[in-house]
Amino acid sequence: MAWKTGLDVGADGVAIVAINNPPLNLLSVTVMLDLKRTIEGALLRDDVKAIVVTGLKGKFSAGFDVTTFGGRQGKRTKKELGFMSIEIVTDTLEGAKKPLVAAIDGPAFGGGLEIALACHARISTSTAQLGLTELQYGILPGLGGTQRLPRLVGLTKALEMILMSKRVSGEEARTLTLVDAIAPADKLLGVARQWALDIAECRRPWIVSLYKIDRLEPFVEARAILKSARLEVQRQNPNLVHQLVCIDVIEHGIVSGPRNALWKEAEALQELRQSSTCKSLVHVFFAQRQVSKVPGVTERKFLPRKFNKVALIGGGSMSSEVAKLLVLNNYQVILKEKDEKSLLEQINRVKRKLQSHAKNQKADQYRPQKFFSLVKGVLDYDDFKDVELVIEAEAETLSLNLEKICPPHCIFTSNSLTFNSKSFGEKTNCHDRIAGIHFFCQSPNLPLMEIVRMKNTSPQVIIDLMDFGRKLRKTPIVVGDLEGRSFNSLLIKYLHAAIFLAEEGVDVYLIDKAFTNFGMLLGPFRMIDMLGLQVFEAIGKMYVETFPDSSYRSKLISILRHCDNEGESNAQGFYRYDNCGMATPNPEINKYLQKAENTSYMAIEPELTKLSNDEMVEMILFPALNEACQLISKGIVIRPSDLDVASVLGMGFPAYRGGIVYWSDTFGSPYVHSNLENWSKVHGEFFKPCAYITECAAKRVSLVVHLYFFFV
Ligand SMILES: C[C@H](O)CC(=O)SCCNC(=O)CCNC(=O)[C@H](O)C(C)(C)COP(=O)(O)OP(=O)(O)OC[C@H]1O[C@@H](n2cnc3c(N)ncnc32)[C@H](O)[C@@H]1OP(=O)(O)O
Repeated sequence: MAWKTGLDVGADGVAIVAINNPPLNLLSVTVMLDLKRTIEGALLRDDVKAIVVTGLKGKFSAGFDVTTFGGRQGKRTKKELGFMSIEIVTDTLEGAKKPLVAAIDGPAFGGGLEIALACHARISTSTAQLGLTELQYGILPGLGGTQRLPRLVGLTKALEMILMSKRVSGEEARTLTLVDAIAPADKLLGVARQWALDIAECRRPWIVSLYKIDRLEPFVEARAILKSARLEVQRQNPNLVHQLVCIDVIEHGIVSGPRNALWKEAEALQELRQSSTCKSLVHVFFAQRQVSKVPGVTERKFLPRKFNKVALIGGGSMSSEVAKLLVLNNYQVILKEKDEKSLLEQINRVKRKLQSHAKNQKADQYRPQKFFSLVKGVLDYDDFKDVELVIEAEAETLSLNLEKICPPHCIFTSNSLTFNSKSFGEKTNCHDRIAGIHFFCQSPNLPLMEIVRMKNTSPQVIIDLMDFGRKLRKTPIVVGDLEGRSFNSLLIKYLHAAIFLAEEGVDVYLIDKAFTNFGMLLGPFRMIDMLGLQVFEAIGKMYVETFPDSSYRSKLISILRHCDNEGESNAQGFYRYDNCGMATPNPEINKYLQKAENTSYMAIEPELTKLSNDEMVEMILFPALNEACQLISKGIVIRPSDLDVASVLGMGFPAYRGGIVYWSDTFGSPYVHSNLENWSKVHGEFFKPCAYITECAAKRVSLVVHLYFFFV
C-alpha cells in the first residue's frame, strides 16, 4: 500500500512531511496513521531539528473525506474515540519535542486546518483557503478545532468562523492571527523551514495553541459571548442541535480545561456523525457538486466563451430585475422595448432598482450612475450587431431577421413564462444556439438558474450559459425540454397545494408557520408575495392550459389581484409590508377567501382544518414530489438529486432535510403513494400519484434508488 505522507529531510535539519492523498489530500484514518508514523520517524532522527507539515501539489488538505459521515457507527471505546484528536494531533503533533510549522497553500479545511492549528506556527500563501467547515455537514470540528481556534483568534471570531463554516483567505487569516506570516507560493517552504529552525533555536516563540490564553476573552465575557451565540443559533435554526452541541464543547474547554474538552468533542463528533442531519447535509454537498456535471457536455472540457453585451427584449418588471442583475455583474445591457412609453417605463424601473440597491448596500451616491451607464434603451435592432446573448422575455417566436442582425456566435434564449420550445426559433437556422433560461420563477434574487437544453442546443452553448450563470453567482442546473415542464412546475404544484388548503379553510398564516417551523426560509404565501401575484397567476394559467387535468384552478389569486394585491412589489398581497419590508398578515384575507369560497364549486372540507403541522407539510409537498418524479421519469432532469439542489436553492427547502426528493423518500414510496391516492379520491386529479410513484410503491422500492437504476 502506498504511503499517504512523504518525508524529506534537508541539509538544514528540517524535515518536510507532506500529506500525499491526491487530488485534495483528503484525510482518513489511514492518512492520519501514516502522518503519526512519519512524524514519529522524523522525531527519532538525530539529523532532524524541526519539521514542516504541508500538503503535496499546493493543497494542504481539504479535511476528512465526508463520505464516511452520516452512517451508523458501532459504539466506540473512549480510547478509540479520542485516538485521532488526542493521541495523534495533540500528543504526537502538538506535543512533539521538535517544533512543527504548517506550510499552507490551497485548501486547509476541517481536519486539514485542525492539523495546522496543532503546529507551533503557520505560514500561508495569501490565496490559501482556511476554514473549519464541519458544521456545514451537521458535525463539529473533531480534531481539536473547537479548542484551538478560539485560543488563536479569540472567541468572537472563532464562533463566527465555526458556526457559519466561514472560509477565509490566507491574507484574512493573517489579520486574524490565525497564521503567523504570508509567503508567496514559490517561497512558502523556504519561509516555513526558516521559521521552524528559528523556533528550534529559540529565536521565535514555541506556541502550543491548546494552552494559549492571551487571545481568549476573560471568563465572564466569554460566557456572555457564548450565551448570545446560543440564542442566535436557536433563533435562526430551532430544528438543529449540532450548533448548540458545538457551543457546549467550546464552553466546556473554557470551564473545565481544553484537554478535558477534547474528549467531549470526540464524543460529540461520534454522536453527530450518525445523525440524519449529517446524512442529509452530506447528501446536499455531493448533490451540489453533481449539478455541474452534464453528460455529453461537461466531460468535453470546452472552454466557456465570455459575454460582454446582453440584449433583453421586452418583459417589463421581470426584465428590469434581470437587467439590474446583469449590470451589477458588469455586463453591458441593451434594453429593447416596442414603444417609447414602455421603454421609458423600463428605463425608470431599472434606475429605481439600482438606486434602491445602492441604498441598501450603503454604496456611494455615484455608484447607481456608474452602473446605469452600462444600460442602453433602444426601440430598434441597430445595437444588436455585437450582442453575444439575447434574452427574449415575451415573444413566442424568434425571428429570422433577428438571427441575421446578430453576430453568428450570438446565443438566443427565452426567459418567457409561456416559452414554447417548438415554436421559438422554428423558422431560424440557428437551432444549436437556442436555449431556455429561467432566472428562477422570475425572481432573479434566488441563487438558482435553470438552463433548458433543447434537442439541438450545442454543448458549447450549454457550457457558455453555465459559466454565465456562475458569473451571476447562481447555481446553473441544466434540464431537458418537455412541454414547458421544468423546476418551475414543481414549485407551482407546491404553491398551488398551499392555496388549495387555504381555499379549503386552513388558515393562510398557520400554513406559512408550519413551513417555517419545518425549516423553509419562507412559507408558501410569503413566497407567492415575493414572486408577485401577477407572475404567479400567469404561470398558473399556463399550467392550467397545458395540463388541464392535473393543475389546480385557484380563485383566490385573481380575487386578490382584483383588489390590487400584487405582493411585495406594491407592499400588499397575502401580507402587508411596511417601509422596511416587514410583513404582517393582510387583515382583509378572510374577505378574499370568503369570496373564493362563494365562487368555488368545491365544498369546504372541515377535516382539513384539523390537520397537524406535519400533515399540512406532507399534503403540500407531496404533490410537488409527484411532479418531481414525473420530471425525473421523463428524463427532464439529469438526476434526482438535481431537484434536491433546486429545491434548496429555489424553494428555500431546508438543506438539513436533504432536498425534496431525498426527504420524501425517507417516508417510503408506499406511504407517499397511499396518501396521494387517498387525497386524489377526495380532492381530485391534482393529487393523483404519477405512474412512477405507483410502480415504486407496488414494488416497495425507494423512489430515488429506483430512479437511479432507470437512468444511469
Ligand atoms: C473530523 C474533521 O473535523 C471533519 C472534517 O474534516 S469535515 C471536511 C471539511 N472539508 C470540507 O468542507 C472541504 C469540502 N470541499 C470543498 O470545499 C471543495 O471540494 C474544495 C474547495 C476543497 C475544492 O474544490 P474544487 O477544486 O472545485 O474540487 P471539487 O470538484 O469540489 O472536488 C474534487 C472532488 O473531491 C470531492 N471532495 C471534495 N471535498 C471532499 C471531502 N471533504 N470529502 C469527500 N469528497 C470530497 C468532490 O466531491 C469531487 O469529487 P468528484 O470529482 O467525484 O466530483
